[in-house]
Amino acid sequence: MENYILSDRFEVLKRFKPIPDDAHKGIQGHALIVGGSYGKIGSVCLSAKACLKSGAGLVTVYVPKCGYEVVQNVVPEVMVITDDYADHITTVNHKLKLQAIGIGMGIGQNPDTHQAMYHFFKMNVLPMVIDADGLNILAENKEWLEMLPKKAILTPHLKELERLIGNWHSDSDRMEKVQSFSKAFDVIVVVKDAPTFVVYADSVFENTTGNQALATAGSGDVLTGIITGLLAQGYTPLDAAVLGVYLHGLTADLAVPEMGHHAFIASDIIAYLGRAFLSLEKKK
Ligand SMILES: NC(=O)C1=CN([C@@H]2O[C@H](COP(=O)(O)OP(=O)(O)OC[C@H]3O[C@@H](n4cnc5c(N)ncnc54)[C@H](O)[C@@H]3O)[C@@H](O)[C@H]2O)[C@@H](O)CC1
Ligand SMILES: Nc1ncnc2c1ncn2[C@@H]1O[C@H](COP(=O)(O)OP(=O)(O)O)[C@@H](O)[C@H]1O
Ligand SMILES: [Mg+2]
Repeated sequence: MENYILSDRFEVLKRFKPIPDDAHKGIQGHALIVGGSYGKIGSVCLSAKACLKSGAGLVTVYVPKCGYEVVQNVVPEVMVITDDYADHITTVNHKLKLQAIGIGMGIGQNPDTHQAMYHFFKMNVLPMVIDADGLNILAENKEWLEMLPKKAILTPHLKELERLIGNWHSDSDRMEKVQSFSKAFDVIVVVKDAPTFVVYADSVFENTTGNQALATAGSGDVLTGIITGLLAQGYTPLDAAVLGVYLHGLTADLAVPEMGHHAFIASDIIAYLGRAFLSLEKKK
């Protein structure tokens, strides 16, 4: 492999930036989290909270109307914009000045949502993370991949990856296919597995944190929020992906000695984010 890098503490510290003393929310970046549909508003709450807890200054959430009160109640720190429709997203309409967007978790597969995603991909040049049903919609409409901004970050689990690139017959075949896909569309692919790989063209970063406690609903939604929060703060897409994946896994490594594998849930990833960031700031 041309450029294989192990994402360990040393590698991640080269990319990590502490928040400066004179920071204010206006320079910590404004992120938009777009997703949710009836019954899956929780995915957006998890992403939005993780985005804030990763240091973003402002977070706005775009959800169908049914999500309004849920999000306001669960995450009072975020602002909420709603679609005209009650149970799914039909347009992504806003006038915000943003630094990053995370899109797709819980968004569903309604044909109206497909159209909303088409227009979104056509118009947007901001740094973005695309996850879950956002990826499934792209997989159903592969010609839309051409419209993605350079270095958009795609975060598929293995099933979503298969929908995007087809199946593979070995790990090395999978990696070759992911690298070709990354080069063809100039995107960063976070292959979510155990371990997770961040792939950009010839560069492959193998993550060194995380464990089976992360095998729990919403774990990926939280990762999307973390990476979006880092993007909003001005990290390059590749640094945001590498650092985000490392911190996400680190939360589980820090939590397991205290709570074991079974009881750890996606909200605990968010709860342990502070300790994960702190451990990077400590001199070792
Ligand atoms: N609280 C919520 O609102 C939640 C909403 N979610 C949303 O629900 C929607 C459906 O997502 P799902 O991921 O469940 O559905 P998918 O159909 O994309 O994935 C589920 C399938 O993929 C397989 N799979 C997952 N990870 C795999 C891996 N590493 N290796 C091999 N196979 C793997 C599973 O076994 C299962 O068959 C998404 O929009 C997602 O964001 C989920 O994130 C769960 C929590
Ligand atoms: N056994 C495991 N070891 C390490 N990481 C894991 C393990 N199982 C799951 N994960 C991580 O948890 C996350 C699951 O993401 P995803 O399947 O999208 O969850 P969801 O859609 O429910 O939010 C990924 O980051 C994946 O790498
Ligand atoms: Mg997911």
